[in-house]
Amino acid sequence: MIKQLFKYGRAGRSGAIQQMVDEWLLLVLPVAAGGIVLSWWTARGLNWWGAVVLGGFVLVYAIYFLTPGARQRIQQWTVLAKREIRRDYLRGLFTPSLTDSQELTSNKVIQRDLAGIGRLDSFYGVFLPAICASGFSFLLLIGLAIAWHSWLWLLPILCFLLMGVGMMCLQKISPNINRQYLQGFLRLGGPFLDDLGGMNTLVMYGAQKRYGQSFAEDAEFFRGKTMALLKYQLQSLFILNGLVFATMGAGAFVLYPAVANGGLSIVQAGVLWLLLAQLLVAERQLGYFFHIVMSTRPALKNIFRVIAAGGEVPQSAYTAVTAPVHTVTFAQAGFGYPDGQPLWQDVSFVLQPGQLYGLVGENGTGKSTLARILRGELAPTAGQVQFNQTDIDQLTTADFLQHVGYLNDHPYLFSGTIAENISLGVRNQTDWWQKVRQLGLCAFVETLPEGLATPIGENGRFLSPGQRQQIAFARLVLMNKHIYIFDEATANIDADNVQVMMTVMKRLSESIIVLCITHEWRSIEALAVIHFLTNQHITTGAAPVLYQDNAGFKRLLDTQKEMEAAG
Ligand SMILES: Nc1ncnc2c1ncn2[C@@H]1O[C@H](COP(=O)(O)OP(=O)(O)OP(=O)(O)O)[C@@H](O)[C@H]1O
Repeated sequence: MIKQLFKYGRAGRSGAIQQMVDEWLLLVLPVAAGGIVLSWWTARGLNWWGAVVLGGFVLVYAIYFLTPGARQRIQQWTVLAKREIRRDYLRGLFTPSLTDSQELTSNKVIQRDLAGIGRLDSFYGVFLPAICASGFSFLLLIGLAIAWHSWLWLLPILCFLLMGVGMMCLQKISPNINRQYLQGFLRLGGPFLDDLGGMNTLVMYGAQKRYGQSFAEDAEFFRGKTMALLKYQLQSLFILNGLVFATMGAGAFVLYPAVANGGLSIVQAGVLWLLLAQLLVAERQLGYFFHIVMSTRPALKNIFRVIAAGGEVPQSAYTAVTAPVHTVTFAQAGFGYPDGQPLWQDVSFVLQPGQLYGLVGENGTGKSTLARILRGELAPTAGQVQFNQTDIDQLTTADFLQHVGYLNDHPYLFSGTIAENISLGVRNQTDWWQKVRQLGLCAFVETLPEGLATPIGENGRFLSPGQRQQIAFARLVLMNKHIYIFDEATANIDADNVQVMMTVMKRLSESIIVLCITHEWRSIEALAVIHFLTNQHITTGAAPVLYQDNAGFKRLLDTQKEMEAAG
């Protein structure tokens, strides 16, 4: 997993590694260079080698502090890597082989995974630099120990092991304390939220006192467990610091005889001891952040499974219709849910590029059900439905995903920026934003101070419903499907946004199949051909003709007009 994380953000990686090395050098150089020079001078007097070492030391400091952006290079790598992981992950979610896997792609899992990507800062920003620092310090210590005194190389190994064992013992205790804390939280939080809605009922039956009592017991349990967790966290810090000091004491204890019997000078012992302190501090930092990295492990495991699936699967291996879909045919098709009346029957029509089609009908007449058939979620119970000349029962989930784009009135947006959300399904395309703008979508983005880089919050909560809808709309259009179904996609948004979206639908319908499901007057106006679903059957015509000839259509439209006029 570390290897996979390391692969990301290649453009910023070498700079970040450079910064890690620089930071380590900044820590050890004063000690190592000072020590080497001092011991040299005490042994052989002032010479130019010492001056070279000191000069090098000054040079590293100068390079580090004078190079512009040198101190942000790890941060830049983190940002790049997180962005790429997120992009590959979200693309992987649209992979045909994953679409049947509820376990990998449910909303909850996606949320956890995205939060996991968000927490990768500690991996790139703290964990890797700490690994780097402790690794280099370890090697330097061993090298100096071997050079100065034969058996002293054992010192860093022993100290490192001592610290490691101590931290492992602490790690062993923590899952139990965390579990108890979570238990307390669930015991209190879940029922509290459930009961809050039913508080009136509780009061009505006089049960609030009993409820209050059990609530107080659960609250006390939770308080106890929270305090135990806090105590543990404070104690672990204390114990970790104690371990560092104790191990340094043990180090001094080992170094003393070497100095006493003349095998090591005081300066050399001092250098070894200070370097040992730096090694232990880096190791302590590793231990402290280890649990954060471990807590993102389940999310990372899922993220890389999704990414791997996204990269490997050739689309053609899963699809029965490889050519673009240019005709959708309903031939005497019918559908009824099990144990129910047929919703509609003997439905025949053809959808082709060139016209903006509408599917209009009263609530509950079965419009969304028809869309579910076109998305492969349901099969017709009578007659035939075909994509080109292929019956849809021959098609696979991958076919439907590849050919059909669907948008309803509650699309899901991910926390992140507008750009990340819109470009979700874009592959190898750099001009996606121009395409969106050419269609006349998302003009509002250009009025935002941060533009495409504006964060939108979970499910786009920082945006208006119309803006959310335009982003979801643009995201779908960029996926280049052959059939688009907009199912009440313009419901609940203001008139300006409706107009923008209807204009785009019209433009799209010139070259691909577009079906707009609606019962709103403001959308119906823009439709060229309407399939009106009423009394289990379809009547087809242009809006003015249907309005004149079909009493049901006239009634529906008049009611809608009145409602829309009343706001
Ligand atoms: N899974 C299901 N099992 C049984 N009946 C269902 C199921 N899903 C929907 N229905 C019923 O089928 C009928 C048609 O539902 P559908 O959602 O297709 O209608 P609609 O025309 O899209 O309605 P609306 O305009 O309100 O969205 C409704 O009476 C609905 O209750």
